[in-house]
Amino acid sequence: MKLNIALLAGDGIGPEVIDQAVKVSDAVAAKFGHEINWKPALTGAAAIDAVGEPYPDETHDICKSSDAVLFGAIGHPKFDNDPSAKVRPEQGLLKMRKALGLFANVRPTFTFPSLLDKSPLKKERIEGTDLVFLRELTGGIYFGEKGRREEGETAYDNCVYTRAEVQRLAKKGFELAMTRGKKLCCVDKANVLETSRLWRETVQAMEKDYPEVEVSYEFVDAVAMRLVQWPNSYDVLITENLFGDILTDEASVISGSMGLMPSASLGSDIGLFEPIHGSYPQAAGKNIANPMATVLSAAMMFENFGLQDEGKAIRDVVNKALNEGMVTEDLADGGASYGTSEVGDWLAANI
Ligand SMILES: NC(=O)c1ccc[n+]([C@@H]2O[C@H](COP(=O)([O-])OP(=O)(O)OC[C@H]3O[C@@H](n4cnc5c(N)ncnc54)[C@H](O)[C@@H]3O)[C@@H](O)[C@H]2O)c1
Ligand SMILES: CC(C)[C@H](C(=O)O)[C@@H](O)C(=O)O
Ligand SMILES: [Mg+2]
Repeated sequence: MKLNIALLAGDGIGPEVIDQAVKVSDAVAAKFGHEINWKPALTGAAAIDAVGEPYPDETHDICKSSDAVLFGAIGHPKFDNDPSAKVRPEQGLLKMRKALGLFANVRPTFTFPSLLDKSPLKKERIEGTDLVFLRELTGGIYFGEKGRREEGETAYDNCVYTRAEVQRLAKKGFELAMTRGKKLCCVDKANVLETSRLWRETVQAMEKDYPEVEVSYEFVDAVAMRLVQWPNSYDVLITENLFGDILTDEASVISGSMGLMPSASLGSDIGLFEPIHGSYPQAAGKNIANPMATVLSAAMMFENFGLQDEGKAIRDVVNKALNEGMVTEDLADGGASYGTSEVGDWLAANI
């Protein structure tokens, strides 16, 4: 297969982790007889510095003309520490998600056998965890009207959802549940929020189309607790944009590190594959960031093309690295650790 992949490295550790995902993907392509044409493009603070905006038209054109997008991370402290900045790296990510129609962000959480004993959570609680969040990605409070009034003394962010937006996300959730454990949890705050009541009502109306799926409705605050209390009781969780953002960072504690959490952002057209973590500015340029989240995002990319064996080859080599202690410092637990690029080289060499 010939694949054109837009490569958006971004900021901070983005370029470092992307380099490793490219090495590993190229090794997989060589092994299975594929050809990848990488098409680098600017995004985030790097794009603001270069051309004044975080998701330039040229980058959008490159994404649109590719088969998929592999994304690193964006964000820079000079913007994080300046609330008055009008142009921000994060706007680029949001604009890109909207422009590419990426309404469903698939964020899996699973445990790795060799890391079970290292988790701050008890082994018997997390063992066997295999759940997936479907985070709605192009609506809700992220995209509602926002602003200031009363001479800047009052701020507002509106949360808006349409029934159609909930339906298309929930449909993906039901379909995914049918291929897995046939359990779906709708995470909302329907005891307080009108948008959540629309979510609940919409999902309830869809239940009859999927009689085999056991559906539960849980409030987001309780899920925040149960997620770390009994993570292996969940299968597929669907939720709105902000709740999904927060709960998936929390879920990284179950797997063992933010540096292990991949994701796929999907719509009806091209897919974007990105770690859930950010640009981790404290680690930028130090060769210490864990590249596995980005490498596993590349595995999701291959699988989304229907290339299951290629995806499995990546998952197997990541497991092998974890078993053999070929890990960055976030997973070293005081033991030996390796650099970002050493881990990437090792993964590529062992494909
Ligand atoms: N998708 C994205 O591009 C994305 C996601 C989240 C945050 N951000 C941006 O990133 C910047 C930093 O945000 P933050 O510090 O809240 O979140 P972050 O995800 O960058 O880092 C939070 C913590 O997670 C750990 N971590 C993250 N990535 C890791 C990796 N690859 N290996 C090992 N440990 C890792 C580190 O302990 C780090 O301190 C901000 O500008 C924010 O807006 C971007
Ligand atoms: C950087 C930010 C806009 C982004 C989000 O909130 O979606 C990030 O936290 C993520 O999880 O991808
Ligand atoms: Mg986030």
